Amino acid sequence: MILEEQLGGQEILNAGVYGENGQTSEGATSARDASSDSEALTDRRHGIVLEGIGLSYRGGKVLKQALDDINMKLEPGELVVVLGPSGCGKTSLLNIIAGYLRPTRGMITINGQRHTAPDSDVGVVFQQANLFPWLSLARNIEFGLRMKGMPKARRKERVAYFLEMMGLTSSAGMLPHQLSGGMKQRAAIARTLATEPEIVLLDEPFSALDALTRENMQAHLRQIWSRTGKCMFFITHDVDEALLLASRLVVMHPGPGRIVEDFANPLTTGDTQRPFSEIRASQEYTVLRQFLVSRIGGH
Ligand SMILES: Nc1ncnc2c1ncn2[C@@H]1O[C@H](COP(=O)(O)OP(=O)(O)OP(=O)(O)O)[C@@H](O)[C@H]1O
Repeated sequence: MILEEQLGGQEILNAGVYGENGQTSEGATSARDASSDSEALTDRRHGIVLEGIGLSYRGGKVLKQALDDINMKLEPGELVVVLGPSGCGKTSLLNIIAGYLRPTRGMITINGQRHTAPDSDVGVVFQQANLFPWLSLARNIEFGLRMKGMPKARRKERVAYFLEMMGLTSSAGMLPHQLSGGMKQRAAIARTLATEPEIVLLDEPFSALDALTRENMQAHLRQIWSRTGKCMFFITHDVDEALLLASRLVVMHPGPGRIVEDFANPLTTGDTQRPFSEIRASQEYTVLRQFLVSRIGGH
């Protein structure tokens, strides 16, 4: 039975599917037809467009193909969650979007400009917060703004704004070692958002946190996302985290890394602030969870 039927005919998969061999995969029904998908994808004027991205790593004389023909468009206001088994190329793809790695094939554009190296259009949040240990929390958030040459008064204003957004105002003067894991990660997200990137890449940002802090951080991230309207590209191994947060779900398979599912998350469509408890209690959650688990495992 295809996923659409499992969910009672609801129109669920409408973000455009760029699956294996360009086909929609079993269970994926795109609301757009193939031609409008490809037109949207080749409109490079807005958003982040990845076209034909391939990557091979060289190990001595051997080339290992890590990514093959990745095509996707990332738009403002999307929270794209990428799932897939270990080694399917999630981090490689993130590193390419960050500009840390040059793809072997294909290209990325951001609002029509070729993107080939790290720049302020792209912010990255890692698993570990990597704050400067000698700087206070506020100074850590301010750091990137100083580097950009922003005048002091504006820096102060912006830091205060993001401290408030993250619920960190009362901890502004503390050093990283005085903060909990969740506070450090909130500071890292604030530091990234403060520089106003077009896209924020998050590589398993909550995987080092305990379960309760992790759930708090998920709720926090969702609020920040809807408040800032940023495009976020979020990697996780956690299917539940993906289902609660994503506006769009992407599944990758290895050998070589490629996208096999790419669809709007029906659990959050129309209500991005739907309570987690309500999402978890819905029948669609169970069905979609099973579907994702089978798609991640079935390669
Ligand atoms: N620097 C490198 N040199 C050679 N091969 C690499 C390198 N980095 C990654 N690879 C290979 O590329 C493939 C994709 O790796 P990548 O880390 O992007 O996958 P991933 O999906 O992020 O994995 P995980 O979920 O375990 O973090 C893997 O087969 C990996 O072994």
